[in-house]
Amino acid sequence: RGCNLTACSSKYVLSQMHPMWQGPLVVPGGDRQSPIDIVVRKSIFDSKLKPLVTKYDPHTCQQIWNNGYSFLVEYDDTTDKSTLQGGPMEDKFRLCQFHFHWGETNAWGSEHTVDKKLFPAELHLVHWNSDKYSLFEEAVMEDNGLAVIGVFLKVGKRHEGLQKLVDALPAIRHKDSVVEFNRFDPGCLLPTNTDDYWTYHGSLTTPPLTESVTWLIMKQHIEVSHEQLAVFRSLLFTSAEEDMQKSMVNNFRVQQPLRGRAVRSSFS
Ligand SMILES: CCCCCCc1ccc(S(N)(=O)=O)cc1
Ligand SMILES: [Zn+2]
Repeated sequence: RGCNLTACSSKYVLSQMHPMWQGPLVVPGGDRQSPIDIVVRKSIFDSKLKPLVTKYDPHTCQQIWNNGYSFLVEYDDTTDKSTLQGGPMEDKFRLCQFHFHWGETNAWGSEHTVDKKLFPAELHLVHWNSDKYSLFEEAVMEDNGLAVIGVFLKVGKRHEGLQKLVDALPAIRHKDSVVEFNRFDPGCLLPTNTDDYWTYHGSLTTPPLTESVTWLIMKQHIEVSHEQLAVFRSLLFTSAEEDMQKSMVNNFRVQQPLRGRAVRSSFS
């Protein structure tokens, strides 16, 4: 159980950054698509934005698997054991999974950008509104259904907490491979400062691209080593049966129009 990152296969279109998600450039009626560029000087400080409160129970960690688009760590979301509240949200949200997006080089890979600055990778911690809905699959269709924390990764010192994850990746090299994974605290992947963030109303960045996400983009990044990122790139988009092995890189979507949306900041 737990939710997963599914998506219809989309043509792999080469472009200057080979982003994975060409997909429909504009979703019919889509005026709150993600990701976006965060223009810092246009973001609006909102003093009513509260600090984020995350309570993650490492024992609710279930499995890590390669779904052919990213690798994701899934959590048991049948109870309110690992939750997110505070921030702009009125309700309590349950963690169901986290995953990453990254590039083939350290020059790009993130989905969101800050004043057009690209990061080599971006972590997404996916939560759904358990006060209002009873299943992730239900919440994913509602405009206040999901809350995703985005954390930028920069290349620098090795991230000790991430290493347990990195060590499990060779076992899930191919699409649809799964390995049991327990006792992982996703809190160790958050930056030390989670009080400073930008927030806006957006969408999933992979199909079904539903406009159900309150995005919470951390201002502070985390550091991982070049070697740790290289292991991400050793994953494959393809399953063991396929003869053409394609390395899992550039699994990010192109940036989407802001369409007049406000991006608020919790800090001035
Ligand atoms: C009913 C099945 C829907 C599965 C959609 C799973 C999904 C979760 C998070 C993200 S992301 N990259 O916006 O965090 C994309 C897709
Ligand atoms: Zn994502």
